[in-house]
Amino acid sequence: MTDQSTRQAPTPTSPAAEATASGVRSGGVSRRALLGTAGATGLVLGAAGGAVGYAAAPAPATPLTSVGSDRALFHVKHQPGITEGLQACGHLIAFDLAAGAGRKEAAALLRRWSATAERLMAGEPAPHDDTDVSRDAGPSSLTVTFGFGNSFFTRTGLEKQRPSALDPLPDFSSDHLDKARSDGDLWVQIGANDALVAFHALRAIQKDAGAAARVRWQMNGFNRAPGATAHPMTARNLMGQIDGTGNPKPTDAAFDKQIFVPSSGEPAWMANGSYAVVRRIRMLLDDWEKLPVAAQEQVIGRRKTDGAPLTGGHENSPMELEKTDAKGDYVIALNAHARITRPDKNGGAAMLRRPFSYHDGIDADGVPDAGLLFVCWQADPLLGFVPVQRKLDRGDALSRFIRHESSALFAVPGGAAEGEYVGQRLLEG
Ligand SMILES: C=CC1=C(C)c2cc3[nH]c(cc4nc(cc5[nH]c(cc1n2)c(C)c5CCC(=O)O)C(CCC(=O)O)=C4C)c(C)c3C=C
Ligand SMILES: [Fe+2]
Repeated sequence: MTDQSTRQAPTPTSPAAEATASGVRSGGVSRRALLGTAGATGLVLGAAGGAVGYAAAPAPATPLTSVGSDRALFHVKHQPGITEGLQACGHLIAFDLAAGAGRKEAAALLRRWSATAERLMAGEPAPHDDTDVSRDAGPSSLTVTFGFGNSFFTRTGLEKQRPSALDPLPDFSSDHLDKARSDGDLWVQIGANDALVAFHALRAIQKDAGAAARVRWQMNGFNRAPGATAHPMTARNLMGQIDGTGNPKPTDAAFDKQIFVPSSGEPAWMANGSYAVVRRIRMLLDDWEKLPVAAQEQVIGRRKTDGAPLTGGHENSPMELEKTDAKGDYVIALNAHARITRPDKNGGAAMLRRPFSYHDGIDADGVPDAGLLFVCWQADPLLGFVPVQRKLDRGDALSRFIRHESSALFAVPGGAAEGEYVGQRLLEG
């Protein structure tokens, strides 16, 4: 199984807690981290009215749980929020620059946002008017990631800096896109393993926008909480499938080339950056759940219980694509989702999928508005998402059970160096 958790064993007393290759620091000792959590101390108060309560976080230096203390670093080569494991809570927000706001206002905004992200990711309060919402918690693996949409470059007069990779995605026949919830000048992805920490960051980012930008759309998502399973495993989505098995691994020789713009790449301000395709994909769960499990497994080509290919073995066993059954039919159907999305069936097209599930309530007709906030990362969308989605459009067994409702593409620059803000090389270059 693939470990999709950002958790690492905490080292609560080490002031110089280790920074890992992925930029996740374990057991960091920010002011908040030293405060401890109620969960860690297990202080149970009297149960007024039968409800069990917990004391506020104690003042002494009680170590946080590892969930609270785990910390992703802000000043890293690639922005945080791309290669880290899935977080339990996520907010995706797109902003449009306000009328009259241009390059100067955008630069000031990215400077404010970067300062806020750096502090919150370290478990510190926001630079201004902190709301106290995450006061008792540590960083909880918070990541804040910033991106630029195609329209940003027109709004700021930076057309010459617009990468061709940001050209609008082609139309797909299966699209049912809501334009109001698509695209955007600026994009912020927030993820954390604690819902209050994630919300706290969302409010701080929104307030920082001030008069410079207004929210165009916002989506909220979730994944399983760290520690919910007996051992780390690949996530499940709301269809119940193990989802993420085929993802490229950071240890793969081609990983960096597939996911990140090289240091010497073009345009220069995108060095070490990546492109994020964001699709809100509704799952038609009433239809899906009517299918017997065997038929659900045919749709994907993998077993539901453990994600193993239908040709046998375990989750990471190779798919035997040529294997047939007694009737001579392929065991993994020709239109099975996991067959047709493979890089070797798409000219090597690869992407890193890092989604959140979403549930936005029940529609008036009783149908759940739930599915996947599909976020995938690649060095070039024309060599990642686009060819695979074109293929899916032509005949994916899963397409009967999903509907793409919104779409966006963002250029996500490399991480900011110490003393720099995200996008500075674009805005001041
Ligand atoms: C265009 C890209 C893709 C979209 C859109 C997409 C939607 C989507 N997928 C699932 C569930 C699963 N997908 C799985 C594998 C898989 N999917 C894509 C691409 C898109 N999926 C790729 C590249 C792969 C990996 C292929 C490989 O290299 O083997 C799987 C199998 C397990 C896994 O490898 O993750 C599942 C399950 C849903 C539910 C969905 C839309 C809602
Ligand atoms: Fe998929």
